[in-house]
Amino acid sequence: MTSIAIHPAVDSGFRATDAAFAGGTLVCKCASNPVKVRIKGDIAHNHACGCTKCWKPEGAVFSVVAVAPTESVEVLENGDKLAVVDSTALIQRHACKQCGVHMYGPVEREHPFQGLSFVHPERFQEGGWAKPTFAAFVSSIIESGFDPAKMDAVRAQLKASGLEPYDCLSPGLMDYMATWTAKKSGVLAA
Ligand SMILES: N[C@@H](CCC(=O)N[C@@H](CS)C(=O)NCC(=O)O)C(=O)O
Ligand SMILES: [Zn+2]
Ligand SMILES: [Zn+2]
Repeated sequence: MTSIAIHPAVDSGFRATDAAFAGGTLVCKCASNPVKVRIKGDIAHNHACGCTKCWKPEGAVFSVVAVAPTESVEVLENGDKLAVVDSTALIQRHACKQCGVHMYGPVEREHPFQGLSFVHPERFQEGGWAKPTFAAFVSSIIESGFDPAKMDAVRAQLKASGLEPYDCLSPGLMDYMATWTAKKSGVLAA
């Protein structure tokens, strides 16, 4: 069976992660004057995402994306090359206008993820970041043109790589969002 190009960080097998990882510098793909963004602290909820909106490296079917507190994000260099991809989206993805890499995506509006920024850990110049632990928005890869007849194969490959496939977020994150909504509406005590 021909294997599917999930994502280089997944397909190459995970490097050992470093429990002491405390952030680093994300660097875009530009050979000159790259955008550099510092993340002051660890990332969380690293996962593969199949949605059409998250940035993927060339040839990959999935992105790998995690979150960090927005207050821990600092643009260090060449921030003038950044532009927001879609200002109407929940995640304000700041992309390098030259190479296209999404450097950070803060959630600013009222939402369970408010105060978090989405980042692509593969762009860290340092190693040691936590490996992805699940695959989200798997069915969404069809929206990018992936062959629907190969969905069983892609889900099997994700599982074999240790990534449980979900068609939205993981149950833990879905429960977290629903709890936030229930507390906001008052049906659960805050
Ligand atoms: N099926 C849609 C799903 C998009 C989607 O909901 N993506 C999730 C995961 S990144 C999300 O939270 N999006 C918020 C946003 O893009 O601002 C697609 O592939 O475009
Ligand atoms: Zn760039
Ligand atoms: Zn996504």
